[in-house]
Amino acid sequence: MGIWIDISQRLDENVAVWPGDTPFSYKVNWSKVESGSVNVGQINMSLHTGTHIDAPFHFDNDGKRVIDLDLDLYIGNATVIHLPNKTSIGVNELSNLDLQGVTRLLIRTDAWKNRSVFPQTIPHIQPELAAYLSELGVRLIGLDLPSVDPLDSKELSAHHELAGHKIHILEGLVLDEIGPGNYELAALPLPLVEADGSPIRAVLKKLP
Ligand SMILES: N[C@@H](CC(=O)c1ccccc1NC=O)C(=O)O
Ligand SMILES: [Zn+2]
Ligand SMILES: [Zn+2]
Repeated sequence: MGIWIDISQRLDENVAVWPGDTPFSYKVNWSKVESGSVNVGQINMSLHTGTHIDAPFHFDNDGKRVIDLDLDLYIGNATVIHLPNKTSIGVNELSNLDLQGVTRLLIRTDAWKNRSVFPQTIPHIQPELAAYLSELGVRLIGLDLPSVDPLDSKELSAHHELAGHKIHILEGLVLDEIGPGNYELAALPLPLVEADGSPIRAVLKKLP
């Protein structure tokens, strides 16, 4: 029997945030002394911090919110592939891999080395990859990066093309120790009704 491997970033004040975005904070807002019985904490964070999902509303005002997302996307078999040293990821980079029937595809790029600092540049997903992945049956793509688009992109072409092909997005995974292969994935968003994204606790278990 396999064990669950945590592929989530830890959430504390060292977690990197998008430049200019809300820093992560946790505090005991009502202490045991004050309340007489319990510590009651409070967190303040951007929903695009650490390991998280994007809801389509993040980049489309008419897009689905977190509560509308199908939970099936985030639990089930996933395939991990390793694509280090790429400037971008497109059909060419995947053409020698057999991905037929893969529903959830996790890409380990190793490009975000120091996770307490936001990266300067990242390999991005070429928008054309969306159509190719959807033909294969992919419904969820996950990366060890803070975005699927170039960090300075305002158009967010990869986000839009993926959404247009019904492929959902998981960002900020920690795949440093994960070899290529087939796994069971659980990475559920919180039941945030209006939100554009959600932190997740993502875990993998190797399939035999
Ligand atoms: N699209 C990014 C997030 C993003 O663009 C962003 C996140 C927080 C604060 C500002 C952002 N973009 C600003 O141009 C993502 O994929 O999560
Ligand atoms: Zn995001
Ligand atoms: Zn995103």
